[in-house]
Amino acid sequence: MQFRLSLNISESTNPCKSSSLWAVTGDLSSMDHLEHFDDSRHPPGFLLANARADSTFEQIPVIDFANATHPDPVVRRELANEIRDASVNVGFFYIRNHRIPEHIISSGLDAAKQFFDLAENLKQEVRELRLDTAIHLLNVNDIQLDIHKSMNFKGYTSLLSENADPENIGDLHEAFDLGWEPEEVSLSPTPGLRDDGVMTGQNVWPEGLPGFRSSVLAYYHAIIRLGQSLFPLFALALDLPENFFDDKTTKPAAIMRLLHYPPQPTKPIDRILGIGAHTDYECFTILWQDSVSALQVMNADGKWIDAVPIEGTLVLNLGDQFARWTNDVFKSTVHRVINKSGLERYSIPLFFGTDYDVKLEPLPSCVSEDNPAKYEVVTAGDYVKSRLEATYSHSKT
Ligand SMILES: O=C(O)CCC(=O)C(=O)O
Ligand SMILES: [Fe+2]
Repeated sequence: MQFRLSLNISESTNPCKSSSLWAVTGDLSSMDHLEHFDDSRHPPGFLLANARADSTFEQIPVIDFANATHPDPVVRRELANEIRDASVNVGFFYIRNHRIPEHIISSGLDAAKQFFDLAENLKQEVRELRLDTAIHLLNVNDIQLDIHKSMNFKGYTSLLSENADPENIGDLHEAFDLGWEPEEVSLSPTPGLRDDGVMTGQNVWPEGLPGFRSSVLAYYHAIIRLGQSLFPLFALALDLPENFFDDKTTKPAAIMRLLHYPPQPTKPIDRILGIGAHTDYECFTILWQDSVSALQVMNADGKWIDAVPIEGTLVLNLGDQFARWTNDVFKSTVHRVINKSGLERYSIPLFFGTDYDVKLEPLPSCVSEDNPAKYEVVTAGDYVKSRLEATYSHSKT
């Protein structure tokens, strides 16, 4: 559908400050054709004034994204306001009407289940060990896909070989991690590896699983497209021009994980959870979770709030890159997984950051004399790499 829509600039409420809105031309399915107009809604310091001090949320909001690419900028801004509220107060929200086709999700999930069945021999070895001592015996991990053998954290992580919370012993999940590569399997591996600085490296793929790579990449790219469409909304939510992140997200710096959580043993073992309490490292995470409720989010009172699965939704949470951009105005909320259901649980998070060479610098609207910059400036790549190294260091042989 072709259209052109212009915005009446006189709706600006603050002539002193130049922020931006956009007029849209072209195809509704894409945000590529946004044109720049001047507009401003909020006075300087607005974001700081709204910084979360003590967020004791009891529920995670559900936000409807049906209007995510609506031609009317006022409608997009309304959605951005909801995103701002959730980002400042909770750090988590559900995405309704995400438009990822069901068959892409289900074939991605089927591929994950097939893969984790393949790794059954390895898991058996880990399971036969006492879980609390298994951590010392992780050299059973001797397979080509082992994430520890990858230069850049791609491949398989067995039970207990990751440890998100340094206070814990290891995490009771297994995972398969991949990063960006073209969706067309015929174009992969890329002719000449994409330069991702310290994070440069190739995916590793299991053999003997026909269709695995294409199903996983189809889901990966569907979520990448969704993630790219969210950056303009986050920019609006931050009172920035809608295209603020465009030149910072030119080559999706996005790691995706297929995750499998076996049930927590009936006799709980101290310091072994599905995934220990942690924050994510990138700008935001888009998570698909199955119907097994196990994800919990911590509010400011230290109370764990269940992120119960809601059919047809994805969960989005902010990560530490956004916390750094916003000097903690958008907080990256602590979360964990405990699978007490007695059932197997599967989930697929995709961690979406800026390009790895982009510096994580606090936005001027989030820094003041009373609220100076809290974090040293680092590039996204150095930051993500150092966090991943810490996560896997305890099981490196
Ligand atoms: O599996 C989940 O629900 C959450 C996973 C998670 O928090 C992570 O991988 O960072
Ligand atoms: Fe997480």
